[in-house]
Amino acid sequence: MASSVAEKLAGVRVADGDGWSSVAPNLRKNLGVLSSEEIELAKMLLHEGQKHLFDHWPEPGVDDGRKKSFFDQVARLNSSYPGGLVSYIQNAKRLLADSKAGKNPYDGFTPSVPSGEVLKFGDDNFIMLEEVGVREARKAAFVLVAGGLGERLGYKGIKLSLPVETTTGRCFIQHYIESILALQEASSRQAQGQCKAEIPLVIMTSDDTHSPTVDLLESNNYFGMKSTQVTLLKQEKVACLDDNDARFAFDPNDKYKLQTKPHGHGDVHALLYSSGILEIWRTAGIKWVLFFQDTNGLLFKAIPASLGVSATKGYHVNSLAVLRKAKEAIGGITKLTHTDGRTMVINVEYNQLDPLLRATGHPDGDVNCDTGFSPFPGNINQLILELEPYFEELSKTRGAISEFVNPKYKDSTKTSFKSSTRLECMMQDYPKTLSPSARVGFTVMDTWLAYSPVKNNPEDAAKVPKGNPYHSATSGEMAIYRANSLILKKAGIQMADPITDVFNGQEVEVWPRITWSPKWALTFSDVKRKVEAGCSVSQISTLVINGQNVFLDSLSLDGTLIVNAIDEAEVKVTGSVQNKGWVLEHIDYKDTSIPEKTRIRGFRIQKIEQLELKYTEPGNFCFKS
Ligand SMILES: O=c1ccn([C@@H]2O[C@H](COP(=O)(O)OP(=O)(O)O[C@H]3O[C@H](CO)[C@H](O)[C@H](O)[C@H]3O)[C@@H](O)[C@H]2O)c(=O)[nH]1
Repeated sequence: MASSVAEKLAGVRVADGDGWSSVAPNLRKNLGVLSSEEIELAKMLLHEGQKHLFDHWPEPGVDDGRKKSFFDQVARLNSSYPGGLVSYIQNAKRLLADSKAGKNPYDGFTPSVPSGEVLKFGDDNFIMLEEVGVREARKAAFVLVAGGLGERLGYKGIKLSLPVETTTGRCFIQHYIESILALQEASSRQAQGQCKAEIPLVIMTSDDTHSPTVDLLESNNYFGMKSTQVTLLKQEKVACLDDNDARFAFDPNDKYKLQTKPHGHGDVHALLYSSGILEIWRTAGIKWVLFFQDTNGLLFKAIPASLGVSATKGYHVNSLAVLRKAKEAIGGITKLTHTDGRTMVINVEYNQLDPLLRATGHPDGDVNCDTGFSPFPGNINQLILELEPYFEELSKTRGAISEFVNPKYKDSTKTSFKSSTRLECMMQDYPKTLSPSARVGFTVMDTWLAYSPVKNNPEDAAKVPKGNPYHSATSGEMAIYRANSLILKKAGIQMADPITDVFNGQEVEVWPRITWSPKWALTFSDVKRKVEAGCSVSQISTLVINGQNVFLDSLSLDGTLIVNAIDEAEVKVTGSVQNKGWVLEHIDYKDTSIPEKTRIRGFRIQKIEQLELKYTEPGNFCFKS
């Protein structure tokens, strides 16, 4: 029931005992309709210079519901930021002032190339590290950051739903979950006698990705993972800022709503901390937390060895890196030495590396050295943190990560912005607050083995300078075939050389289309155990292995072979398989009669002829053609 004017005025008198609201007369008139919590928030906003938010407020009785929902949003923004909106506004004022003054965040620091662990796929050290990594995996938890819209790719759905490759059509989240389950199995096998591990998976979503992520998981039965193993944490956006005084911007369509934008993947630390999940993991004996991104289909080929590095080196922080091409859109891992003697090894983001180098005596900036690569290893944002020191650090910082602001100014006076801005943060900046005694390292892997993301739309990918990676759906898929072919080649299979072809304006190497489910082989030792001497695969071939105990022995493949076997079926495949196989048909990304998931690759697979083997009963089998 609406309260009377007299009651409202009485409310104002009670709520404004010390006259704090006199600077915002329209808010003052409305105090009677606000709850005590809303009044506290209003006080905080005025104190932090946000009185303009109430200038347009009408008399009590008009839009009261919308006024309340304004405070609902303010309360949400306040609780989701470490230290609340007061901290957000104060941080924003400081960073905006620094930006206006042209202050370089790396002032006083000199960059140099750090040294880290450089691994060579398949050598004895690599094999040993993979073994250690698999053993450690039962004490690991995985955290997938998947709140990004993927604006550069421009794909309409969520990136996790895109196929890693179109031979099997397995999507990214399916591949990730199957890889984690395979690690869980393999690690538990190694630790016989101890109870079976369940490796937890956290997925960070945002308003942009949350519901489609839930739908994808639920409609596919969590791709075989227990639903209780998966936790979704949704990141909130942050308030946009209209000017150098950090005054909040209104949503262009609603004067009772603040405009908000994503705060970046750095939110993952605060969310893990505030959700209490780190505490649960500690109690459960988890030792490692592995962070990864939405579209790197190669990543799990690098996980066992890099986890092995963390365990053997005792790294608190281990960042996975690859050789970086100058100007490639991945940050450079850099040693920064301050004039006061402080040093840190940290990611310098791709847009900051060039200016930092130029400002510190490298007039050519971000360029390749004699090797044809940037001397700075490229950060692929796969971080492995040791849980205990991570938890201790977050207990101090509550997961707050060093932030930055990137306003687009109207002119050189830097007094107004072309459009509103906001603070942002990146998950790889976590080590910035660590003490010098923290054990921070990195591991460099072969790019073909570890990194091939899907980030760029076909048009932009085709414009990438020659020799630099495309990071497109085309290159992402081709990288899977190349890696699998190279691994089998190294294991002794006689593998045909690739041909080059052009899809959607991108020249790529086309290797035989080889894929296997993660449970077939997680490590190079697994592959070597399952591949006997005398096998060969021709260039036009496709090979799909779905099954844990499938062995290739003197197999000669020239066409398409698919092997499906339950875990309890041990299958040896031998002899000569020849058929017309599956071929790649060129298509154009502009052809909207073809589904977007397919046309962004520039090819589709024509399934002409194949041999498909199915083993659904336990036992030992030998197929010889
Ligand atoms: O608010 C956000 C923004 C992004 N993401 C997620 O964070 C990941 C990375 O996002 P982008 O792919 O947009 O990241 P960038 O390409 O800009 O760069 C990041 O990934 C690169 C490697 O792929 C380099 O490591 C680089 O240094 C690092 O900042 C994705 O899984 C994305 O879904 C979120 O969860 N929330």
